[in-house]
Amino acid sequence: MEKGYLLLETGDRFEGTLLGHNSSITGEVVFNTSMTGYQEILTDPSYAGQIMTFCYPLIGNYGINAIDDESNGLHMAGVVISDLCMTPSHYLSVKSFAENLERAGIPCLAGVDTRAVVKKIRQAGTMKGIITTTPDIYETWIAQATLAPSLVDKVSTAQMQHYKGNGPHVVLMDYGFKKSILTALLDEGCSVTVAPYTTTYAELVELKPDGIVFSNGPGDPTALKEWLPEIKKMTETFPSLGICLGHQLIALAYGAKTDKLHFGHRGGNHPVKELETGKVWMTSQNHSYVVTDEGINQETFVVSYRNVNDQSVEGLKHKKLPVVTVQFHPEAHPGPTDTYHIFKQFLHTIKQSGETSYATTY
Ligand SMILES: NC(=O)CC[C@H](N)C(=O)O
Repeated sequence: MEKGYLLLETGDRFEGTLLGHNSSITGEVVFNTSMTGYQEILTDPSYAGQIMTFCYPLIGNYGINAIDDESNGLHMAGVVISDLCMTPSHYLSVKSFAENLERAGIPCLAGVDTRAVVKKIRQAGTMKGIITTTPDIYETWIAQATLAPSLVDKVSTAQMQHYKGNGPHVVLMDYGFKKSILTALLDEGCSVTVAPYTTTYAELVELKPDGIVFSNGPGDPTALKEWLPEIKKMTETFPSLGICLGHQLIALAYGAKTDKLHFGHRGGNHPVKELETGKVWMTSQNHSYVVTDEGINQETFVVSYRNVNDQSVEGLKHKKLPVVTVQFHPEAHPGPTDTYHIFKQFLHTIKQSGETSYATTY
């Protein structure tokens, strides 16, 4: 273990102990306020390219288990934490947080005053940062540092994957899906085909889906603009559910705009109001970008959910087609499962749409 530093674009420097990897890495510095669920956060592909600052001060105390990974790897650029527990205690734990990062070659800066990092990001907004052992590289780093607008290509499946069930056939368009979305669909009895994000409308039709789920994923949704016409045709033909990046892509496909939030929503207790019922749901969130009100075509979509804290758009419902989208994560993991019924409603919509040809091909 050696001394390491988090340097921010603003010139701020935070010192800690570096574990896992000792060459310098650059990423977009974000923070998550969840008190538990660090394993699910580490393995959520939407964090690809980001440096995650955990707000909750004690990380690693219940170890890493064999069931809670949200994907096959760790995709974030680096991790910043306060108090790292090296001696986890839980009957399901198979390795420690530190071992997990070391195996994945992801740097972890521990012993950092994460409250100070979070305050800085809240004031100045999400920004680039570097985890390094040599803080004097700041000037050269800042002159060269760039971030990829999207890493969907790195986290989407290369091949179709098929999962058999007895219910409707749902295609999960994979922009970096969380395993819990797939699990929710399988638990509802669906046959699921996980499809690469490059799947065209024509290829999708060949799969004879009963419905489509557009997944979460990393980066700026506008980086995928070449796929928007395909996405629009898909949603015009099949019942569709968009989750997080999937929500943003569907909105963009219908001419809406996205903007970047000052410091994003990441955590397990984001209140969201369902406008039709007035109910407030507690949601799990992880996003930087947001669909703006101005670009939404009021004749086509209604805003179905709004964030209670900042009033931002949290969901859309097409006025004529069975297309619903949510900015938050109904699959939870980590965070509350309070909005899981969105999957059940989607299945209900599919069944009602009359397009069903269950247990057809897969
Ligand atoms: N979890 C997600 O799908 C994130 C969507 C998008 N990358 C954002 O940051 O807004």
